[in-house]
Amino acid sequence: MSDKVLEIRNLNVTFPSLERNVHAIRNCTLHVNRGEILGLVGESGSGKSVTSMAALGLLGSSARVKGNIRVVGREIIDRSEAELQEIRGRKVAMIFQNPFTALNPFFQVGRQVMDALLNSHFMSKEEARKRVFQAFKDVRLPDPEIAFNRYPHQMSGGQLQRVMIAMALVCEPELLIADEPTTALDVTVQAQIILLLRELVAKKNLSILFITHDLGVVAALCDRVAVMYAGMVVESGPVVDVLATPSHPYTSALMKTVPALGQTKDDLSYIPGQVPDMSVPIIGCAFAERCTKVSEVCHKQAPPRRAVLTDQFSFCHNASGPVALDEIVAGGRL
Ligand SMILES: Nc1ncnc2c1ncn2[C@@H]1O[C@H](COP(=O)(O)OP(=O)(O)OP(=O)(O)O)[C@@H](O)[C@H]1O
Repeated sequence: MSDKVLEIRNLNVTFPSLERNVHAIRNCTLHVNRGEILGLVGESGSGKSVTSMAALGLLGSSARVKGNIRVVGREIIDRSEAELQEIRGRKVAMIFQNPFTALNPFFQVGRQVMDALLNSHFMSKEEARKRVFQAFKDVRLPDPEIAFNRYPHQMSGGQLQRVMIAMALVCEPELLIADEPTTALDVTVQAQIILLLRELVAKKNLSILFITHDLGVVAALCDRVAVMYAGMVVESGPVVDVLATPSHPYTSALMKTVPALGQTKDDLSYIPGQVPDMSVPIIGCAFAERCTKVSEVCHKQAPPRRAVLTDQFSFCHNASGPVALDEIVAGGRL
């Protein structure tokens, strides 16, 4: 079996409408290896959430989806809703930014986690209850039996996010998709959740696609990173390599937006300019209008994928390194 739990190749997602078609994802390619955390990072509107919704088969019929998405070896695109539900219940789970809105305020949290388990797995209520207690222990919720009977308003934001992680893990998925799960939490609680996720990956051989706009969180948590801009991954590689030697000017610009110790929000630099209008075809490099290293070719030709280091790739005309082998094959040059 492949050691990739998620493999997205040449994904294109368009939202058609009478006025304008929004081409939100353009030839996006990325993968998550078994047992690793991949950080998917980019500014607002770069396509992180649409990519993750596509990976879960949750975009619905209003989106046109083309390309390949394999989750634990199974193709997602063009599957029936029944098949998608089976994959979602057993292979992949998702946690969202705001645990307050994700849980029903009228039911005890333990019952909500138990219902999620019973919806996708055949077992007695007693067995399900035992598994929920174990999941609450795994996410280090103190007094699992007391926590089970609490209502969401009786718990803190950090505790609720632990409940959401327990709900995701109780079905024993192989892939967890986490969409900004720490953004709504204060810094200390954020750090605790990051430590918990690292511990769970090591203990349960779990893989995580971790969506964030914060490279600081990527540095603290992830093994590899994929940097997304205007619907495509413009640079990817091991976190240590990408952050030490970023080869795409967009990655460098994003790194300058991470606050240093003691820096306030007012001192931060933002990337000048705007993300491109996704309803207009892009000619050349999508980042050219905002790039400090732009040259003539950037406005004319889409940059090829270059292998900067062994596992570090960059779509930039100025990146050093050979054009990646798969690009040459796809272009018919081999
Ligand atoms: N249902 C939709 N119909 C039309 N356009 C959409 C739809 N959903 C997303 N988009 C567009 O797709 C693009 C990517 O959006 P997406 O939400 O994936 O970005 P993001 O990187 O997750 O941003 P954020 O960090 O703000 O969540 C945006 O231009 C957005 O406006």
